[in-house]
Amino acid sequence: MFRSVLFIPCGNPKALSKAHNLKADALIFDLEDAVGDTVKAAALEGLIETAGAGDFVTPYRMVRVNPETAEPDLKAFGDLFAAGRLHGIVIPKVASPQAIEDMAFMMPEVDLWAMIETPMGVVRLPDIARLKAKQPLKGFIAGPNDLRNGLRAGSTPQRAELSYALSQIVLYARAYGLIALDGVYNAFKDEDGFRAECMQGKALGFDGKTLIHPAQIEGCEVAFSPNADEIKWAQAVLAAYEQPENVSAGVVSVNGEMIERLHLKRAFEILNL
Ligand SMILES: CC(C)(COP(=O)(O)OP(=O)(O)OC[C@H]1O[C@@H](n2cnc3c(N)ncnc32)[C@H](O)[C@@H]1OP(=O)(O)O)[C@@H](O)C(=O)NCCC(=O)NCCSC(=O)C[C@H](O)C(=O)O
Ligand SMILES: [Mg+2]
Repeated sequence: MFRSVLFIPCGNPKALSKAHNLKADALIFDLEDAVGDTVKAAALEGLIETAGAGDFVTPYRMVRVNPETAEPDLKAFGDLFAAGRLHGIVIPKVASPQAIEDMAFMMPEVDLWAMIETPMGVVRLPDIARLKAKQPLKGFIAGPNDLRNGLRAGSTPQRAELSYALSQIVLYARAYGLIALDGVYNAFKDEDGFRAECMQGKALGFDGKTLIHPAQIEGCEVAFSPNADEIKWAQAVLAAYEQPENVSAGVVSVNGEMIERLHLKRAFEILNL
């Protein structure tokens, strides 16, 4: 389950000190854009110290690397993957399959997550997604800030400027059996705006959302969990097909709506969640 995925800036000791007790579905320790150039070395040390010891409430933990220094950095903390302390590597600004292949060569058998946050990343999605067959590619993460920069786009509440890119990310994730995570919402004090964006992400098909502040975790998990209406719908669909007269029916009517057997799959997914 990847509903709530919180970035923790490794250059911020206070944020790092909270990492063990934060309860999200996943954490991303960030060595990239949240970390200023002058504190990159300290951030690496902070990551090793934090990720290397202590119990975590959050079960799945990744690191977003700097592609330029990934090789020496991974020499310093790569053994934390084999030790089960870390589980995934987030590769920023993926613009070609090569970026994934290079990382898989360096770190075979570690989950890889591709950030799709450049125009070229969106254009190359078909080739990048196809790697799922041969590389440990686990999912895509949208990067709305870099995407807006790259597109020279504005920032609207409904994210019209990103809708093509976001839908492409979900489309290719679904086609190739990958997880799709929506991008961050910067205005971390704007609860209403955040909730609306979570609902939009869910409606687009994302599995969850990346977050920048612990206060966003709870609302995000609520938004990306099935709501009461969805659970009621799923139960009604199951109940309809359990009726003796519907055992071999293709199409049935549930609360005035046409339901086909294909909806059973979605109903099971909702109830599993
Ligand atoms: C956005 C922030 C800079 C806000 O920080 P701050 O003003 O300190 O917030 P608060 O005072 O409300 O914080 C309260 C305490 O909580 C800790 N805190 C805050 N954020 C986090 C966090 N993400 N993880 C853990 N702990 C956190 C603060 O340290 C406070 O502690 P204390 O003082 O002891 O009470 C800040 O939230 C932040 O830096 N967030 C993460 C930013 C980040 O990681 N950015 C990179 C990922 S987003 C991205 O890259 C986008 C993508 O690539 C794209 O292109 O779109
Ligand atoms: Mg980015």
